[in-house]
Amino acid sequence: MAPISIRTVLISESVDPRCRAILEENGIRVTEKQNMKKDELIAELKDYDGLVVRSATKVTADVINAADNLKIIGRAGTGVDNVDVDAATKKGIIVMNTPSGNTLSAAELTCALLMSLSRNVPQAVMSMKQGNWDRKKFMGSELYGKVLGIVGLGRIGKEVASRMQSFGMKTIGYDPITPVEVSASWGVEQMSLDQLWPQCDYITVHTPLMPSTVGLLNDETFAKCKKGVKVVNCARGGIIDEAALLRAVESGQCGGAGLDVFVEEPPKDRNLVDHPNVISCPHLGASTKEAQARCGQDIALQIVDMVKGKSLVGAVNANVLASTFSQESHQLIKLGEAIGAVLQSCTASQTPLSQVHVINQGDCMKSSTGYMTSAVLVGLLNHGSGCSSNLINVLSLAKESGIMVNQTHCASDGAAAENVCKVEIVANGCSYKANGSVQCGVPILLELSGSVFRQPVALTGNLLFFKASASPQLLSSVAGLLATAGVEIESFSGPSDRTGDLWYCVGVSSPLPDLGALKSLVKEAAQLTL
Ligand SMILES: NC(=O)C1=CN([C@@H]2O[C@H](COP(=O)(O)OP(=O)(O)OC[C@H]3O[C@@H](n4cnc5c(N)ncnc54)[C@H](O)[C@@H]3O)[C@@H](O)[C@H]2O)C=CC1
Ligand SMILES: O=C(O)C(=O)COP(=O)(O)O
Repeated sequence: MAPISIRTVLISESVDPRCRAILEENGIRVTEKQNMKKDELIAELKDYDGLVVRSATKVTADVINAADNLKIIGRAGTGVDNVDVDAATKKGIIVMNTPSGNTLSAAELTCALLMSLSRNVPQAVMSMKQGNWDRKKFMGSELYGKVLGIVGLGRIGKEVASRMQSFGMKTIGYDPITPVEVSASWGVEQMSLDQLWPQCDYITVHTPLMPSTVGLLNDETFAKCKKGVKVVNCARGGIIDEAALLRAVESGQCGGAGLDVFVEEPPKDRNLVDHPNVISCPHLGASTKEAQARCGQDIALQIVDMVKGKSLVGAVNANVLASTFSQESHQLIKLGEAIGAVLQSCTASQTPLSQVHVINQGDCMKSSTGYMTSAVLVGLLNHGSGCSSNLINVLSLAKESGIMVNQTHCASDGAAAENVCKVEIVANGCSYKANGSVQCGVPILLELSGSVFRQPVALTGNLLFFKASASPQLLSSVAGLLATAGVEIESFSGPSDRTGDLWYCVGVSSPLPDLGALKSLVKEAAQLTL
């Protein structure tokens, strides 16, 4: 993939100073501006290639759509629910996070809340500060021997499990993705949520916030829990339904809650925060020096590595790009884009484009199948159209335009070129094909809609394609017309077959000023610069 140029970055929250320092050491200009309202952020962001946020900046679709220069949104942390990732993807903007930098801190705060719930530590502290000495009121219970249900057995869930096991807790859990044997290897027995709820003395949630996790704990599931169950949410507000939680603590069905996160932050409705059995923090899970140093440093290094074309780490919406950071993939992407551009030029009058099928042939093309399709689409959609799709958004743009996209991989057929990208498109109901490969680092076209070139076309520079039936005068007539227009011929590729209307390609010193001049000599003509 072409290196992404990031010259300016706006940091809109309190991010560790290492982030700014690393970006600046690598020639990126950085501005830090916090607590901006939405309109201010929109106005400010116009000038930046990159934005670095934590959880407070709401990077909504309006913000993204107004940010015409933005190429990357870096999240110094884990959750990206404050970023409209779909809107960013559609706009071709990479969203990147640093998911492991704050794992330990979030896990430790979770454990602190579990321990505080078991011994009423915060309530006892408050009481002491009010001058009291109440040893009865704050009677607690041991964690030893109790059952902890962990919903979400990812990075943080796992760390919470091992820490709480050291207190003698039995850890059970549920996760739709983490395999049962994996969590068993760190001491968590997995089961369905219906089996889990009634067994737990404590429940802690560690999932992302998404439709399937909104309100995981609600009136119905609280009713399935042991009376007096204590719950912790150090993940995202809303995973435990706040209204249901309030009802459960009021009725005693829930014996206490430890909350670090809220649906609205800071929460305007203070009923939960003010309840005596609820202890809470202002989203402090990642607020440690260590976590902030890691996240600030990681996001800056990830951005710098991407700009330098070294690697793409932490992209949440552009995984296909992670495999595009090698010389070989740069060449294949150029090939895909060039084949797409050739097909677009040679079928420009044929609209609408309704189908694209990319067949990657040969062993070396196996790992490139994902991005080759996007590269071909970029060539097809961008060329001569003013559209500026990229590898990140082109699939969704194609889908929006109603183009059916297919990709397959097949083994080499033993022909001279082992690794071939074959593209078939349907435009205006007619089918067109182009096959290409990379030879000595240069993308080449082997075949165009039935014309197998005797000399492959090097897909670079100014190319003039024309379709005509072979005749002894054809080439001299075309050469004469080009000479009259002051255009020099630099290369020539003709079809190996001689029957019927076939495609020819001439590499020229400059585009022909009037393509119409060829009309009397050929059936179709197209030119492009690659
Ligand atoms: N309070 C804070 O300051 C912090 C909060 N977080 C939040 O903690 C949460 C967990 O973070 P990580 O462990 O790093 O994420 P992770 O991606 O490593 O783990 C999440 C796990 O949830 C599982 N999951 C998805 N849907 C599920 C469902 N319906 N039921 C049960 N499990 C489900 C996934 O399979 C995955 O294993 C995230 O929401 C993150 O934003 C993370 C860091 C700091
Ligand atoms: O990383 C996460 O998911 C967090 O919730 C931490 O948020 P923060 O960076 O402290 O605003």
